[in-house]
Amino acid sequence: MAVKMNCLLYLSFSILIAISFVLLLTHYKRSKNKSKRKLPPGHMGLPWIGETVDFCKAQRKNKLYEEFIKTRIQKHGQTFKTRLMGCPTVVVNGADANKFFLSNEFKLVVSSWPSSSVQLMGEHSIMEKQGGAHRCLRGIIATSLNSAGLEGLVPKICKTIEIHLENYWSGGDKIISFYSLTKVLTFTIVLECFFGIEVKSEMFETFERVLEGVFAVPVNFPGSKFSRAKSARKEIENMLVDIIRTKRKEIEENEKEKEGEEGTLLSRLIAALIRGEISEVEVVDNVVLLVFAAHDTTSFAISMTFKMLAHHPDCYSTLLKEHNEIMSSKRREETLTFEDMKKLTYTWQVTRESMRIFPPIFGSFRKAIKDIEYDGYTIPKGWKVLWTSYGTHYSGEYFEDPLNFNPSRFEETIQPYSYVAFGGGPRVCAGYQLAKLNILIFVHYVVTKYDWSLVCPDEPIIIDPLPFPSQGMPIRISPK
Ligand code: HEM
Repeated sequence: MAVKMNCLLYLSFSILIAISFVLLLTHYKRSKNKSKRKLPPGHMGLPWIGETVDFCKAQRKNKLYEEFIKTRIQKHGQTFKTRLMGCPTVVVNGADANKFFLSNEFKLVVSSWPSSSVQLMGEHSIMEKQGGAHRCLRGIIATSLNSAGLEGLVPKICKTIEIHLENYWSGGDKIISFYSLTKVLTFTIVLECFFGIEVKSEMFETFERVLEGVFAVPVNFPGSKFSRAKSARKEIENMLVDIIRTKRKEIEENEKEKEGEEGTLLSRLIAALIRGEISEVEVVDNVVLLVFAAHDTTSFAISMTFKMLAHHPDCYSTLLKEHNEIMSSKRREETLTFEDMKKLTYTWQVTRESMRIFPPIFGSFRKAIKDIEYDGYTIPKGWKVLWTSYGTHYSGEYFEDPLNFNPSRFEETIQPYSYVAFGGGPRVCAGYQLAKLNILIFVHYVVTKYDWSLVCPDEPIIIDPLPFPSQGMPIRISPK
């Protein structure tokens, strides 16, 4: 009996020693690996807050490149570390970095939005999806923007713009707030033309209230920006659920629409809902997300196109010629077609160049899902990665004389991943074609029907956190 007890004790003791040895070895290996890994250079700043204040200050003045990124690139190189909003972050710059991080979405990194954005856009929106669910939603959006979809969108967008101009631009010579009105227009285009949802009064303001909280501190106390945004989101949710259920009934009674091969993006989403591919809450979240993704970005791109045209009269004359040629090939009252859009190459170069200098989205955050070896450094799992368009758009390595406005530079082939106004990789902008149509058609209407000039040519641009002209870009207009 005593011998048996001794044996058991001996066995337990040996197992304990073995486990301790394995644990020690693992710990040693880990700390050895940790000490071997080389973090990018840079300063983490103050505890928790890091360099957030410098980042936000520079961002607000629209000097993120000059005052935050460029100075650190000069000190540390293209890849540097910092701490932003409590998170250790690596800022990466250059076409190779854009390609590496944007194309490795889902494999090495995943997109990483602040908690307030996720709560307000909805955790079932495309920006939170990965793998098959992400592909499914992108597929539905893509079929709405195939060539048949785009052809059908042109007359709808023309009609909406005509109504908009009649409502807000008519009445002879006057001053209007260009950016603020263009926001209303792009909002109407995405909801009415793309989704097929009629815009009712107050809808714009309610969506705007949601957007105001998208980057706010996610504290839900009464009166805070975030709580106001949350209650606006609830109103939108209720309204959308009603619309979706009514539309669902209609579709279920119409076999063609049930296939999801016809109609607007909303009918395609609901057809997918009926087929059981997505849920009702996914339809709601994606309507909210797409409206958010579409209207601020497009209206800012349009505004900067006009700002740059005002500052470069020679470019304006070339652009005007392109539009007059289209006009002269048409009978009175004949509207634009999808074929006409293909002729507006210079106009699109002007817009691309304006977005190179004033990107509507300056970049976005990713989160490392494993330790990443990049540029001779290790980016530890869990750290954030910030890619920015400034790192290439403002670099002489990719764009000669980068601060000079020169739309013709887009006649040449541009190095992949150096022009990233629409992002790249699996999360490249899903609404690129809609944005392009919206911009080209609106420019056509304005330049062929109005004489216009900027009231404040040097109006500053503020980024908070999306860019906008600080005074709403007032312009003086008179009908031609
Ligand atoms: C000039 C206008 C626009 C610009 C500059 C722009 C820019 C961008 C950029 C840079 C991204 C990538 C973000 C990232 O990598 O994290 C993106 C994604 C996205 N954009 Fe746009 N966008 C514009 C208009 C639109 C429009 C009109 C729509 C929809 C109708 C739209 C829908 C989306 C969606 C759904 C995504 C996320 C795609 C995904 O996660 O797979 N965008 N956009």
